[in-house]
Amino acid sequence: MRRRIVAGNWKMNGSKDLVQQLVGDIREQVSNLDDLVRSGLDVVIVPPALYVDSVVSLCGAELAAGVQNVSQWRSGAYTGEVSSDMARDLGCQYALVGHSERRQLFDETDSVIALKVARVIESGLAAVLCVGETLEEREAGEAKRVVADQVEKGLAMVGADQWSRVVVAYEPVWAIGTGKTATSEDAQAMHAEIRGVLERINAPSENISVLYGGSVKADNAAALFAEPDIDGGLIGGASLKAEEFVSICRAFPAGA
Ligand SMILES: O=C[C@H](O)COP(=O)(O)O
Repeated sequence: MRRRIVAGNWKMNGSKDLVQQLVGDIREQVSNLDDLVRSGLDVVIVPPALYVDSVVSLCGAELAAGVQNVSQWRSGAYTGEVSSDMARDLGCQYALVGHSERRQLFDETDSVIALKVARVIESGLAAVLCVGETLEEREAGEAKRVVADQVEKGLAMVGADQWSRVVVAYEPVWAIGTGKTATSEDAQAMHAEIRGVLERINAPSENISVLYGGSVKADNAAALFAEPDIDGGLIGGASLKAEEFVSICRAFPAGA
């Protein structure tokens, strides 16, 4: 059975005070979701790298932590970079790779992203490969091709025995931080497509969690999570409010 995952990507937001307050509140509220967590829900906090250590120390057994980005190199003279081994050393279990903000603002290419996925897996973390089309690509009827290409190229270096450390997050770029969410039907169609690509590249597609991201909120999460191929969410803005974030965690269909 696939794991369900709700990950809160704080992006470049936060402070020491916010870490204490927000992680404390989320942890307290998530401890009431015992049944969900026991049935295979990972609630993941993904703060800026400077706060990972403090976040991990506050996570307890209820929460996991991740990093927003790692270097494609193992170690060495790469000023300003953070390695996947360091993330692992601090207690992270997840690393985002290829978020659209990294692709667009920091020129990350599919080949760099593939190297990062390989590094993350090698360090023993789960790589959350982020993929998604821009509005222009969607309007040009290119969405499926673009996303399939990103999935295939981003996962090109994953070994046959490493698929348990792969998660894919579909985040249409036009839905990120805009308040526009893909309809649950459109998101489901793309997730099914992604599962098809995973099959084509000989990945155990039925075991790989595929998350949706892009303006997920407490009031639209239930419709998204009710779809058969949507295994959870990568949450941006709404992950900075404990109550809203935990409501999203609660939005899986009962008994699923
Ligand atoms: O990583 C999270 C996504 O970029 C979604 O962000 P958002 O929920 O603020 O739209």
